Amino acid sequence: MQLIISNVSKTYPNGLKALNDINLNIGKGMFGLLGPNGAGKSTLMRTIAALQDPDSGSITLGNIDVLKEKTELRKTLGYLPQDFGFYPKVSALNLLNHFAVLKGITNKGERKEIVDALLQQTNLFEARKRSVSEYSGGMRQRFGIAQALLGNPKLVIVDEPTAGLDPMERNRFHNLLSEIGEQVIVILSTHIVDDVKNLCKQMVVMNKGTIMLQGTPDEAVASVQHKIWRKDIDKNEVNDYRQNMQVISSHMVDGKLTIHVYADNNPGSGFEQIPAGLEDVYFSTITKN
Ligand SMILES: Nc1ncnc2c1ncn2[C@@H]1O[C@H](COP(=O)(O)OP(=O)(O)OP(=O)(O)O)[C@@H](O)[C@H]1O
Repeated sequence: MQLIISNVSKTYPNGLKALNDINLNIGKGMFGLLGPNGAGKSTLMRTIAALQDPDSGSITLGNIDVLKEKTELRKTLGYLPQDFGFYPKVSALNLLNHFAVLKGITNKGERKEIVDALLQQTNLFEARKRSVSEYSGGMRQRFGIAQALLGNPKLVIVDEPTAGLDPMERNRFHNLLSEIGEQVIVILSTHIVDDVKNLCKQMVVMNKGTIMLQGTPDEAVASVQHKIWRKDIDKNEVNDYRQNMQVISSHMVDGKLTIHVYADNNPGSGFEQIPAGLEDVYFSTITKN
């Protein structure tokens, strides 16, 4: 099954163009949507989830016309929004059971089986009687995935799921997503480069409503290979460098500022060429004029 997004555009009433002629074909597996805050990722996710209409364009999932057959889409969609909203003082077991009823799983025995299996899969079974409002960030995200998987979705959308998780929880969450990605289309929207590097077969970088780059993480890295240069500078000099070259990132290391510059040729004395990483791809793409 393929998710096909064709010529999708959206301008908000205040004149902001959040999506500018987006075209994507997405198949089974983990698909990374990488972009800075405000790039338009959430707008695109909400549009794919049929929660908001674009001004123009079309979206199909298999033979479902997403923008016209919203009810059909919702039956086969799992969505973990950026902000799940409030967390009631209800046990995870009861809340998930409630969501299962809403999803139309009416047979009580079948529902119990599904709910228990999802709590097991997301490693929450032991904590199922605790209130979701008392869960840690990582547990909440895993609960979010459990509710998203109700009804065996063919398409799962997760919007910035690992922001604020500690490394162990992030790792756990990654493993859970990879497992799901073996069966269905998973779209992971994030501004965390490592999430995409570790998990996604295909990726795009989005900025200002536009798809700037598309491919596998390896292809993306190959596209900037031999063009990333590093230099340690005095931190007061950074603005001079910014004016004269495409400084894509700067990090403080041992009290010195290390800058990475994107350039076809050696940008000046003291620079050394370094092997490119996905972070260099990301920053060179979003700092492009
Ligand atoms: N309802 C709205 N009305 C007007 N502008 C909006 C609305 N929703 C989003 N925007 C603007 O559209 C742009 C894209 O927002 P969107 O939330 O899709 O970006 P994003 O990539 O998901 O960023 P973030 O990670 O901050 O959520 C932003 O400039 C945002 O301020």
